[in-house]
Amino acid sequence: MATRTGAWAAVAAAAVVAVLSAALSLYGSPLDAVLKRAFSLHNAHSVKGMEDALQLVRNIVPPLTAKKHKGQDGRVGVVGGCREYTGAPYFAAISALKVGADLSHVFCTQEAAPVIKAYSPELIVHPVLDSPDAVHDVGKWLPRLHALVVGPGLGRDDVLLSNVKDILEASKARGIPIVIDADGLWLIAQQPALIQGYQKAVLTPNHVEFSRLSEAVLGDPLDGQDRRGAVLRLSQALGNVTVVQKGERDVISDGKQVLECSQEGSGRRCGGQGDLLSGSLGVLVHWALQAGPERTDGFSPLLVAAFGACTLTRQCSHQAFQKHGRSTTTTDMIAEVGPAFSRLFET
Ligand SMILES: NC(=O)C1=CN([C@@H]2O[C@H](COP(=O)(O)OP(=O)(O)OC[C@H]3O[C@@H](n4cnc5c(N)ncnc54)[C@H](OP(=O)(O)O)[C@@H]3O)[C@@H](O)[C@H]2O)[C@@H](O)CC1
Ligand SMILES: Nc1ncnc2c1ncn2[C@@H]1O[C@H](COP(=O)(O)OP(=O)(O)OP(=O)(O)O)[C@@H](O)[C@H]1O
Ligand SMILES: [Mg+2]
Repeated sequence: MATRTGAWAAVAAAAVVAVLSAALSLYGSPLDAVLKRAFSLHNAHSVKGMEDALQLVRNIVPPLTAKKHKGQDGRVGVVGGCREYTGAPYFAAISALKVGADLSHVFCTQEAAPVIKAYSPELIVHPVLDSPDAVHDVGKWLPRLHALVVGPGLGRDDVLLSNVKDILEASKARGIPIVIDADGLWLIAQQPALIQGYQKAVLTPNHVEFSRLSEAVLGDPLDGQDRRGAVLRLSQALGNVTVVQKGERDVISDGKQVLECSQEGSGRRCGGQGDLLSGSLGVLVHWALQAGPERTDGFSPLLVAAFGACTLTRQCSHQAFQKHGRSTTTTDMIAEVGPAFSRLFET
């Protein structure tokens, strides 16, 4: 990105001043440290780069106007939810809504559905994933969905994974953007060909999921010293599928560029934070693709969407921790999605 900043020259001075005052008032720490934490590029740490990246995210956010109808700002589907895991698909689906999607669907097993419905009246819950007609039952909704998030709380049952494989194929055939997380990544590690070369896919592995994928696709034991290189290589090997490796810093690559997000989060590592990230990313991916490369200054829209979701998740964690400290849970983070989004992207 450092070589592509020409288009931003005109806004840079004012933007840097704005970020300076916002950063100081938000965090109260030295500007340079704040900005370096929040954004860095492969081989480049730049104040301007941070502002450019946040501005690119702001550029993809659709305006709230009276001219739109319900659904236009995003209809997202989450594929996951089984007997053991009902929280994860709920976290992902409600996060998509809180970021700004208009409708959020969950496609889960029969047993999980009433539980997920009971968490929230705002989600549309389909108890279809373990039905004999699962692929047809999900498939009939695909024409109405703008993005799919596959994996949170899916589990590893062979029948479910086989249905999800067919749902992935049907979604790819329709060109639907797909975020793959959690047990969806387990499936991809078994069958990388399922996602090979599909450039509307984003994978969001945690440390363990990344190692598993890396070993399956590259046959490499993970090089913990060179995370950027490892993420770049995995993305390239998968045919430029975007990869977001979550961790102390989040490393994001589309096989061409590498972004790093180290927005200040918190020391709490409670479960579900990755689900918040993947659900948020579902709606941001739709917005980014709809906005197109002109709005993202020629950069991959999925890279910009991923940077947005990582920054937002970590800011939610930071804000929730300021209020709740050690007792912070993902529910507290979800309550911060609105305020965190405003601070980051609606300044
Ligand atoms: N409330 C809910 O419903 C939630 C449900 N969820 C759902 O659970 C399902 C399984 O997902 P998962 O992430 O637990 O995966 P899995 O491969 O079993 O790994 C588990 C083991 O890996 C390790 N480990 C993990 N991270 C590590 C790290 N950074 N660095 C190092 N080690 C690390 C760690 O090993 P240990 O520390 O025990 O040695 C851990 O025990 C999936 O469907 C997901 O969506 C979650 O979304 C949470 C909220
Ligand atoms: N060591 C860390 N320091 C700061 N933030 C972290 C750290 N590890 C992860 N995160 C942040 O927490 C969020 C979730 O990442 P994590 O690796 O916990 O995902 P996950 O294991 O898939 O979560 P989940 O419990 O939802 O499955 C991301 O925004 C990531 O940036
Ligand atoms: Mg996870």
